[in-house]
Amino acid sequence: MPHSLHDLLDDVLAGHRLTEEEAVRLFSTRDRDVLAIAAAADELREEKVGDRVTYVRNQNIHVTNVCKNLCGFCGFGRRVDDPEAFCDDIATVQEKARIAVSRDVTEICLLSGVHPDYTLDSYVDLISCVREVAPGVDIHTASPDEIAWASERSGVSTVEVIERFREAGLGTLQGTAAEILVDDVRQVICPNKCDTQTWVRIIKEAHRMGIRSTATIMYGSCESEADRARHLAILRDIQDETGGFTEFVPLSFIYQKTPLYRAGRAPPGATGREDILMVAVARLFLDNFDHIQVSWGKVGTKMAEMALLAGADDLGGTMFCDDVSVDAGGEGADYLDPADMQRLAEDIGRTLRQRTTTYELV
Ligand SMILES: C[S@@+](CC[C@H](N)C(=O)[O-])C[C@H]1O[C@@H](n2cnc3c(N)ncnc32)[C@H](O)[C@@H]1O
Ligand SMILES: Nc1c(NC[C@H](O)[C@H](O)[C@H](O)CO)[nH]c(=O)[nH]c1=O
Ligand SMILES: N[C@@H](Cc1ccc(O)cc1)C(=O)O
Ligand code: SF4
Repeated sequence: MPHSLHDLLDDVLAGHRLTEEEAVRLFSTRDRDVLAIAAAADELREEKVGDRVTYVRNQNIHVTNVCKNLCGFCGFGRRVDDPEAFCDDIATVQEKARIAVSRDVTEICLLSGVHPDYTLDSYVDLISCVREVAPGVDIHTASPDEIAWASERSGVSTVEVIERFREAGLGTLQGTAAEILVDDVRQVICPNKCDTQTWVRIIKEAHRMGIRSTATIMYGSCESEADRARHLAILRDIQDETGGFTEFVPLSFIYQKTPLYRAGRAPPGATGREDILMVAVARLFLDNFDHIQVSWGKVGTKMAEMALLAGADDLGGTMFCDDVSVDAGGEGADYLDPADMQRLAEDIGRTLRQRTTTYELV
């Protein structure tokens, strides 16, 4: 190695842009150097965004769990004839949205399976019906994979799909369905989803149209450290070009009730070391992102607090309901009261602030 780890971290703090190879080296750390990486990331976080810990007051609405993709890491998606399958009608979705409004949310996250019967119009109707009862709330929905599906089903371009979604009331796009942006891995964990190139193209189209999105990674299943580094490099390149990502959201694989784990094709999720390194390396590598989120629903609140000391500055949302985590075997993933978030932040000398989806303080 040309550098000691400490020299490398000093270089990053002085503005050196990490290479993919260097990211692999950081992800592979196994001893107390993990803590040095976390400390460097925490320093960078402090320089970049100060001592605020943010969260968004949001609510998930799951419209349907029927899904054509049935990804191996997912415990939520169901076949249409599964006894546990559900598909809400418009009135039910509006009722859920009214409840969200009564909870003073600034964001509604429409988060569902990719129903094989959905067309462009189905998505437009869903977004419009929420818009009707929740004006002023950011409708955060649709991954690039869902845009690709609407486009395929209705024979219009993906740009046109995004435009129709915007007219219907879409605020921001979900940077989900990213999983691991390496096609060999996608072939194993989500073979029915759009490929890497399509995901990248659609995200860039949205950003160029002025629609911002999150950026996610779903890690801890079958990918290698090199795959994680590749994924980060793809996101950093997109951000250089568009500046459209609001934040990076690592999603730690909840494994218990998933087909991949049950078939012995994935380990029981990421370790604590890997959870901390994902946040820390992301903070150090993604020099063009302001915000790194830790998802309390995926890693638990105690681990989330430690991630806030390792480069993260955002706790994600209140959510109120998270069937994706619960159905995969996650515990305590539904709702986190801001008072509990406050306790986490205060415990490490930081200040909790509510934000909107695009990080304006409320
Ligand atoms: C459940 S899907 C819903 C939206 C849409 N169907 C999609 O795939 O983007 C949203 C994201 O949840 C994440 N996810 C699904 N199952 C998970 C699990 N068991 N553990 C962690 N994250 C998971 C994946 O990253 C996925 O892209
Ligand atoms: N909806 C879920 C999220 N969303 C991420 C944040 O809550 C928020 O929507 C985003 O930061 C944009 O403001 N994260 C999860 O881990 N699980 C969800 O179900
Ligand atoms: N859908 C993801 C979480 C998520 C949703 C929207 C986002 O923008 C980012 C992350 C999950 O349940 O695991
Ligand atoms: S992750 Fe999304 S696309 Fe994949 S099975 Fe689950 S709901 Fe469907």
